[in-house]
Amino acid sequence: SGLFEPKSCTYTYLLADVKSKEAIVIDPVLEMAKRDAALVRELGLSLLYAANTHCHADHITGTGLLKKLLPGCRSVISRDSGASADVLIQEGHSLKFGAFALETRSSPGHTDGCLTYVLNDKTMAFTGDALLIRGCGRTDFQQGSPETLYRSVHQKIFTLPGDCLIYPAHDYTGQTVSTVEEERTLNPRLTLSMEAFVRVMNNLDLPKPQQIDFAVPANLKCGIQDSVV
Ligand SMILES: N[C@@H](CCC(=O)N[C@@H](CCS)C(=O)NCC(=O)O)C(=O)O
Ligand SMILES: [Fe+2]
Repeated sequence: SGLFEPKSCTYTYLLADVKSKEAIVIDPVLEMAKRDAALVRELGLSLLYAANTHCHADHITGTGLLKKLLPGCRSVISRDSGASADVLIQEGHSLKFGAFALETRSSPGHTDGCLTYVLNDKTMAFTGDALLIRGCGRTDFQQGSPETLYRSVHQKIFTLPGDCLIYPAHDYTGQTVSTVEEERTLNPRLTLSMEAFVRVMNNLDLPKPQQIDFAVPANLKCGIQDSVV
């Protein structure tokens, strides 16, 4: 299922193995955790993991609340994020659910701890804010680095099969899904040379996310809901 949170324009994804009923949610949002838990229950699923692609700056993660709502669910984030969670993962680790698994690729540059989760058959990639549809995550806060992001996208995402579907953590224009081939050929930022990309990223001049000052400290404790409400 593709799920949406309108304030931060965040996409949350629920993946399940219909046979075993084991499921994973990617990038849940605190305000929508009750909706997500209700969907999991309605579908008769057992939610094994609530996984973050990175320590978000623009909303509070729903992973802590989902743990409370769905006992047995474990929160996940990368070790490199510096955040706490039940499961700290890094490149090469995989999260199994039924006959499927999400494989972890490290894709830093928007933040140090950004991960891209790739379905084991390489038909889908959940890119967080590393690669957005016709865009990419900004590099002007947290541990942002345009050079690092450029390398991550080219080495870790554009090397996937061309027909691999790209599911980002956000979209601000209403687009929901892309492919590796589309972004490799049409992304206005990532088709530039590294030098031109760095220039563009250093001159975006975006206002900072409205929730950044309380979202980042809360997300550093993404498995511990008690400390953020
Ligand atoms: N207006 C939004 C924040 C928008 C924003 O900064 N988005 C980030 C991703 C979330 S950390 C981003 O990287 N955007 C890239 C871009 O090119 O827009 C809010 O106040 O929450
Ligand atoms: Fe982000």
